[in-house]
Amino acid sequence: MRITVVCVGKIKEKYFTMGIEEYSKRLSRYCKLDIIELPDEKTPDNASAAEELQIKKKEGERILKSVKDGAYVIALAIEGKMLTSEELSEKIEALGVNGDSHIVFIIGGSLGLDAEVLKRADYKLSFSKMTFPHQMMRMVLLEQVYRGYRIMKGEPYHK
Ligand SMILES: C[S@@+](CC[C@H](N)C(=O)[O-])C[C@H]1O[C@@H](n2cnc3c(N)ncnc32)[C@H](O)[C@@H]1O
Repeated sequence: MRITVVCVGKIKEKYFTMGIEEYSKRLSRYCKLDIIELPDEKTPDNASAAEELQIKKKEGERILKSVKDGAYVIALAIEGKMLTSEELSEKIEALGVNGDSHIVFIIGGSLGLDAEVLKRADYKLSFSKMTFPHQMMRMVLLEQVYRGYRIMKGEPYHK
């Protein structure tokens, strides 16, 4: 199975880089993982609502360009559906029934995801009603996908 994580904005903190690298390495045993990091748009401190929409639109266009036709798209969105780790594991397993399946997870930038990206998404996944920074979200997502594979394979993993 191919898993692609499309994300907006760089990882600036070394501790996130280390966590992302560690879970990417662990995940490479189970799937072909690619991380596509797209540039974010500068947001002026006093940006108006219209300017913010424009920024999200530009970032959204970049995101959609990097999503291949036929991929199953899971957008990370606060207002999406919450799953247990076991349920996410089952979802990944079910999507993997076709050997060459491709899941694309999308993480937005600091302003979130454009409506067109949410429209393209096959599923909107929430990690809680709280807002997490995009850098942290990337690491948490990779950990949960890794956990999902461990659950699927019946392999031990600390609770
Ligand atoms: C800093 S957040 C954006 C916050 C923005 N105000 C919003 O409502 O989306 C950056 C990205 O991280 C992801 N994210 C943050 N918290 C999340 C959560 N609780 N569940 C799912 N995704 C989350 C989303 O993809 C979001 O676009």
